[in-house]
Amino acid sequence: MNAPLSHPPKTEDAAPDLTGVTPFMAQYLTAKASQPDAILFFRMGDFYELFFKDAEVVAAAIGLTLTKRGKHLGEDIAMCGMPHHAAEGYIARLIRQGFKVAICEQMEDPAEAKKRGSKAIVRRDIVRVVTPGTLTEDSLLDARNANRLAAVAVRRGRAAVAVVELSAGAVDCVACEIGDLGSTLAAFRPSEVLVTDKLFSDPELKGALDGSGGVVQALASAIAEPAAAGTRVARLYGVASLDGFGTFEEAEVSALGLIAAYLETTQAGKVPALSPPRRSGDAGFLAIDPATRLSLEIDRTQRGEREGSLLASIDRTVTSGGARALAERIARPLRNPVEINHGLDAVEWLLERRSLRRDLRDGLKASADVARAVSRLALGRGGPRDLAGIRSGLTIAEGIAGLFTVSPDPLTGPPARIAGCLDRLTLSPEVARLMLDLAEGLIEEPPHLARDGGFVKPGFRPELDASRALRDDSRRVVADLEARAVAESGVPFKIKHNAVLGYFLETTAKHAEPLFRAGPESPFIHRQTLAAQVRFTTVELSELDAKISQAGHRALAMEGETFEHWRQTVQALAMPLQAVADALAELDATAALAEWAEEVGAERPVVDDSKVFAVEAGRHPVVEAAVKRAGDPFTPNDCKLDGDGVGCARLSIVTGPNMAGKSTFLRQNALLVVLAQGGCFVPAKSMRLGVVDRLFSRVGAGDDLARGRSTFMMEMVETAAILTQATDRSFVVLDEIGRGTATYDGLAIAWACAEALHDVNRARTLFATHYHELATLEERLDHVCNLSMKAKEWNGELVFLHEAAPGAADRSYGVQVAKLAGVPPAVVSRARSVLDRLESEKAAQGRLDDLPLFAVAEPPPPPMKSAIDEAVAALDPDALTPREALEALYRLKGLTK
Ligand SMILES: Nc1ncnc2c1ncn2[C@@H]1O[C@H](COP(=O)(O)OP(=O)(O)OP(=O)(O)O)[C@@H](O)[C@H]1O
Repeated sequence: MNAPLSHPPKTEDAAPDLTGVTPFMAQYLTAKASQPDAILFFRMGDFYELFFKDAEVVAAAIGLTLTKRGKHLGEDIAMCGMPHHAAEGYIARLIRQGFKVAICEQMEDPAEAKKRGSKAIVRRDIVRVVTPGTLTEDSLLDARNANRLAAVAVRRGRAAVAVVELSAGAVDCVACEIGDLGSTLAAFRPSEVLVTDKLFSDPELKGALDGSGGVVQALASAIAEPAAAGTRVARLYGVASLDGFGTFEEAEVSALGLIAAYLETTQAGKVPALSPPRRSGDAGFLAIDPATRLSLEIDRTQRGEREGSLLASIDRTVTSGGARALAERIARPLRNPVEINHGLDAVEWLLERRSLRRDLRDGLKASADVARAVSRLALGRGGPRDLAGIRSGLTIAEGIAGLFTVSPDPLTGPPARIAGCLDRLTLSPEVARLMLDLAEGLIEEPPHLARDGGFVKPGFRPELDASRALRDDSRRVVADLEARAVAESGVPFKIKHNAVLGYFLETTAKHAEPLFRAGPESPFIHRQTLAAQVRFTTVELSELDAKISQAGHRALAMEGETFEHWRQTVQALAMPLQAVADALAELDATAALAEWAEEVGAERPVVDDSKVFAVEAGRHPVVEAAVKRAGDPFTPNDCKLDGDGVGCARLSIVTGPNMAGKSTFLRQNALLVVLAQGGCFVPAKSMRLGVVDRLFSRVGAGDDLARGRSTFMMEMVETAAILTQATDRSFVVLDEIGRGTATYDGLAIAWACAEALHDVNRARTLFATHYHELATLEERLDHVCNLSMKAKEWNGELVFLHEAAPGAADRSYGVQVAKLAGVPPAVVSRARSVLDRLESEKAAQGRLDDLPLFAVAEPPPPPMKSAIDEAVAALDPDALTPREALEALYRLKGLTK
């Protein structure tokens, strides 16, 4: 079955018809009706059971066995299920396929229910709805990727995107123009996007929502009404009004309101620990739309894998938090040169301090994922192991802060960004107390769950030690009792324990015989007879049993209290703890960038307010690594553009044979923009970059049949987006635009696009094409230059030099490339002769450039004057008598014959 990539608005919200159904079925149907679009996991004892359609869908989606259980309204009830301890794995698979899962738990012990009457059923409630954007469990999350829930709202012609990363408590809010929703949303890579049902079906937003990559959920439009939304958000944060967080646009409040409402339902009222919404105008970031992200393979390849992307090739982080911080930097590069330079200062500072960097990275390696541990504990889903993670993070934070105070040159303090991190690493007294408490009270390697106890260190709580001692001593007494019972009775007893009988003495039926004959004076009291075994107790043993179980319960309750106390402390300190986690993540990301820069010989770019783009000996980080792995050298290339057209061209037409490296050259320069504005060093000898506001990359589009658009249509839609959005501060990379249609149509479109980018948008542009005719634009337009990727023929073989040099390519060498690719010799030789023929015909027709199509930009030639024109021009109406005028009219009439 197909994954539900979007969840349309709920159509029926009606209460279920419960006439004539059993109480159990009524309970199920009511729970299901409250979450109709989620798969309901219904807890029954040690199992989760799924019924009806849910069972059928899930059995098909993840291969569970479908069975039947009873009847409902005369029909068999389809059912499937799984043991509760195995559920997480199944939930993970369903979420990955785009489903939502509602967990309905038993809220009381079956014994409690029995007290209400023999027919009473166990109370059950939905405790959580698991959705792609609201995961917090390590087993369901990818450690190195942030998992985000986004919401989109539009009000009064303005749009906003609100984003929450529940597993780390971060909240972002960006107001933007409606046309920029696509790039704003894609920058966050949300797993799930909330919209109102009105926007869900708005064709104008379809591209932005589809391009986000997340599952789209439609919520009722009323939820996004600003007043209701504001109240909900304030409730989520436990504040009276949002004023304390700053001033928000209406669309922002609506978007935040959608998130607040969704968290209320999916977390079943549990309040997550969230930082106040971080507002950032989209003007602060380099806008990269979804098509550009895909084409440049910034954090995912076109196949959707991290491996092979720009991010994977530069990622040298040692913690999962650091990996997420780096991903964010690359996904949302900045636009303000001052801020960008702050980031570069930090990388440079750590690049120059190799031993400090090594110690820092060594220290960080052992750190657990503090951010996610805090968030899980705040939501009541964490366990003692999360507390240990926080303890290790805090201990490491202290150690790392210490490293910087003994930095090799105390005179030059760290740059602002690093100093900011160090400030955040300074623990407040409350946080320091928590760390101490956990160091003293929590064992070294605690269990995952608090349920079974055993994680509080001996000596931490005397009353806990006393209960444990009683429990353990009594267990020793039980062992002694076994020996005594055997000695006194001569029966080979074994003392055993189970949940129903507690402790008992067990022996075989044969050995039990004399005990039955002993009569009422016997100290051994019969409890149970099985096929081969008989079980007894004694007064002493049952007293001991009660004592042990009481002490055990007390110990467990005390550990539970201790855990709850720690959990609440973590919840109350969530903000400062997240600040420590953020600082560790940023230090890791910065050190990793310095490490990578050293490894690959990357240099610091000069980023300023100009419109210059000047790269000397630039390299493509991913292709270089691939080429080098294959044992070949990578050829660095220069590239110079200037938006103002001063000193060099604004637009370069890049030609060259197939396989010569045009796409690599184009993408490499676009990626250098991403890296530089992400505050990273760049693989180049030098780079000067006047900040870019929008980056566009279009590489001969692939089919998007799923969206019902042909290759060419896709390409034109994307090209239209560039032509309407690119500014004189943008950077555009166009590769083989117009190739998906008939030659002349394609050439005409490519030509017109190049002209528009040059004259109207005035964006810095690299324009790769196989239409060599475009090379003539260099002569026609003021700020165009030709570049070509060099290749030469050597003994009849084609050799690619991968070198970008001034000038246009003379030919395409397509036939030679076909030969290299192994096209059969007969076909190659036939292609060569067809090519010769076509080329000679074209030469005879004259240059394509001479076609009227390409003359439109020229001033039109003065029109030829007709005889009528000349006769009319010769007339002087004022000098004519009426009769002469009539004669002139007859003459003119005669000329039209
Ligand atoms: N600068 C370079 N140095 C070394 N090898 C390179 C370089 N640029 C490209 N290559 C190699 O050449 C291959 C082809 O490059 P690319 O896809 O960029 O060519 P192209 O000109 O765009 O080809 P086509 O026109 O057929 O799409 C790359 O996969 C890479 O292996």
